[in-house]
Amino acid sequence: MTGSGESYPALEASLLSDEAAASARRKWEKTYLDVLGVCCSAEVALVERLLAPLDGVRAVSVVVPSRTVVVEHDPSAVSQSRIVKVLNGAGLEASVRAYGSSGVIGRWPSPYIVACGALLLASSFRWLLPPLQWLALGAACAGAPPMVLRGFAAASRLALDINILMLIAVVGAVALKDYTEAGVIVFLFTTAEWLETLACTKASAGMSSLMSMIPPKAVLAETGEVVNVRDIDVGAVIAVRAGEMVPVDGVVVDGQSEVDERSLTGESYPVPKQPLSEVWAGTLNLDGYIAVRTSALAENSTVAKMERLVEEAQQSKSKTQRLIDSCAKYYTPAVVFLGAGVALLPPLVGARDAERWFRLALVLLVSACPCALVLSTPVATFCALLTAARMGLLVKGGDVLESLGEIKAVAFDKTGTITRGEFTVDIFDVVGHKVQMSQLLYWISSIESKSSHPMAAALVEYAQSKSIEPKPECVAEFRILPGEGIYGEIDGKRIYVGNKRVLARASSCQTAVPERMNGLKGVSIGYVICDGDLVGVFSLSDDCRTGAAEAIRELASMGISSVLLTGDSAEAAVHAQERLGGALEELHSELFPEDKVRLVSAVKARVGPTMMVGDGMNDAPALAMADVGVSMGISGSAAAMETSHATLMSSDILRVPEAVRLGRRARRTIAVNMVSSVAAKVAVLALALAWRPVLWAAVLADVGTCLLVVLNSMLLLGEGGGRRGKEEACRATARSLEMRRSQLAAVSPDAATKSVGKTGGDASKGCHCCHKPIKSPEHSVVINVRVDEQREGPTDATCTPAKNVEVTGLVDASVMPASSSCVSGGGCCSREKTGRNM
Ligand SMILES: Nc1ncnc2c1ncn2[C@@H]1O[C@H](COP(=O)(O)OP(=O)(O)OP(=O)(O)O)[C@@H](O)[C@H]1O
Ligand SMILES: [Mg+2]
Ligand SMILES: [Zn+2]
Repeated sequence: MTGSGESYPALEASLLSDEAAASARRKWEKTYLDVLGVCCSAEVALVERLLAPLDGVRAVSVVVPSRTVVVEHDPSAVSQSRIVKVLNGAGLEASVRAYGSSGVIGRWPSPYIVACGALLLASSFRWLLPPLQWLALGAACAGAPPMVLRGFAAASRLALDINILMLIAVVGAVALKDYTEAGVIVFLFTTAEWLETLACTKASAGMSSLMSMIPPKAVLAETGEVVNVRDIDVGAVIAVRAGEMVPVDGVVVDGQSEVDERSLTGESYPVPKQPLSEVWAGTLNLDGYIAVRTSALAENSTVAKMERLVEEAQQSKSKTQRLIDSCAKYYTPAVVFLGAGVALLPPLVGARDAERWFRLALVLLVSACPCALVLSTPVATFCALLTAARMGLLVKGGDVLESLGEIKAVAFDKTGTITRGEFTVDIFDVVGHKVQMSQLLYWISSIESKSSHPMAAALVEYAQSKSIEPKPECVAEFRILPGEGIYGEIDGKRIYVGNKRVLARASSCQTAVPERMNGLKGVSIGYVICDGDLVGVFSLSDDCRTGAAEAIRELASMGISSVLLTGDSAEAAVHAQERLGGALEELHSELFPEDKVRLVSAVKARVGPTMMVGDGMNDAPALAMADVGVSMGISGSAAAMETSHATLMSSDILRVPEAVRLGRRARRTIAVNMVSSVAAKVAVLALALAWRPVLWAAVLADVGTCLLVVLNSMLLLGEGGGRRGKEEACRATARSLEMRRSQLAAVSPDAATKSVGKTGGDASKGCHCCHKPIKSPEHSVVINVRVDEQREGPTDATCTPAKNVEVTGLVDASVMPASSSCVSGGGCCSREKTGRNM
């Protein structure tokens, strides 16, 4: 603006900059309103049209199923009460939701409904006193005002909504002098709306429990000053006492505690935290004081992103919903014309029973209301999304949810997904006499501390355990070689760390790999090359996650096949398969990121809709390729989280089959909703044609199916965590105990048994709820792997053809990536096959 200032008259320029400054000065706040008058998607546009033009309103979003309107506004320009007033002016029954309250709990019927019901009841005594029949007309009038208000608001923007259709029916009934029917229609309609609102309470409660997790205030550790969380900068240190929620994402800098991360991961067990541990906003600090250095602004915290996703997911319409919407657009006007035709044409051509035709037209009009059909998808989707969020699965939209239910195959990444991604260094050897151990460890740990690969953490830790501190600032150049390893320059040396591909690429002369590195089972072997010479080798091992075998078996029982895609060696893949008891159907190893993409699309073509579960940077393209890409863990790679369609906040892999089951349930619920809402209309029309048109039955069918659709969708809220049987709960306990022990063991080995004993009973004595011994299935495995021996080549380090490992059947040759199947006749060298130029 400053550059073009001269071309504007001075006054205008200053006005403009004032305006810009004003908008920058504005403090945006979000207000959540319960708006009971939002019943169909039809009202969404109305709400937006009412609020958007107000000065100081930045964004409006409407969440139909929970009847929530979220307004982002500047309270100094437009107050909450002003917004409420505007909405109520259109009869939308809005009120501000108090912070942390759960919405519309325990709401009584409105005075309109009560008056309507009482008058209708009194009018039923007209057989005693005939003038009482006029009370039915009074009942219709008493109950109608909210309908009239909303009907007018809709009509003024030329929309035909349910309120208008119902009013036509009421007026029609009055015209036929059938006052009781008019009263009954109003009473049924308003009561059903009220019941629907009550039913939605649970959904709103779930939604606000998701949104009110972050405390509004935080305490600065240094000064003890209480500040608004919105005003906390990145890098500030805040104090979180026992029993308090963590207000912002960050890293612990002082103190020790246990934190319940249930709100994010869906799993309720204490996670130990000490300096350098990450903590997340919305999690509960159970017992101890911690000081946290914030790593994000409050609005960018993980839980805030989660909240935004659920809100957005509501607005991004799913496939089925779009179909319904586009139909409804033609369907409603078509039926209005049809209704007019039915009412007018027969009398015109001389049919005798004009009143019957008029009634039939009214029945047709009322039945034309597609509101149950329109509600069938969004309410079910919303409930399923909420359930998913509560179990720690963040689904980015209704589309994804529907695809989840269609999954036929799941591709798992190995490191960090099937396995824990917590490597331990088993062997670390210096090769040759060029460098000393301490020198080598210093180089490697410095370079690796720039990498986020799970192996890097293990190597850095190993160096630290030998009292060597990494100095990442001394690394001059750093590069990640996807699927191979890393490259870095330190002290003027050019150093490669990685698998045998790196060895093939970087070493100039063939140095013999130490004897003891050959024939190691189930480990990943790494090489260190300094200026073309092999100077170090190491081996790393990683354990399978608890529940991995169970999850894969559960998927199999649902008719879903699982395959493994890994960038790691074939030996490591086979080892994982052994640990899983041969549960995987196919193994593919030594893959580059692009190979994973190709394999996912091949599985898609061969088996059907495919899910990819992964955590690493090398998984991101494959996650995007899959029908549903699921990234694992809050601490997984950011790239994976970005490109995935869903994120599993916890590391509990058993949530994968649970998610598929939820997707299937959601699909079934939507189908039932749609069929029943159409069937009800068909039944009423058939009744009208075959017997006689009963107006109140048509209204009952309409509002009744609306209510039914809502209630049926609500059943999805009970899915997931809540419906676990005792055995399942037991397994979950065992699982969390074991997870906890491994976390503790990482901190201090003897703390592990002590602390687990404190909260859950000693693991060695068995699960505290059923006293059965705890065992993880992976540790008692049946080995059932067929390795294609003929394809195995010679195994010296510089020429190591990959074994083509097949577990069930052979994969189509076109599917196998060239780099991973090195069919050896003996003269094959991995260098020829994989030595790519960067
Ligand atoms: N930072 C690193 N340090 C040492 N070796 C590495 C590093 N990054 C990658 N590698 C080597 O490259 C191989 C392939 O890495 P990549 O990230 O593609 O797969 P991965 O994460 O190990 O396995 P998965 O695909 O199952 O997650 C690893 O198995 C490892 O041998
Ligand atoms: Mg990985
Ligand atoms: Zn309806």
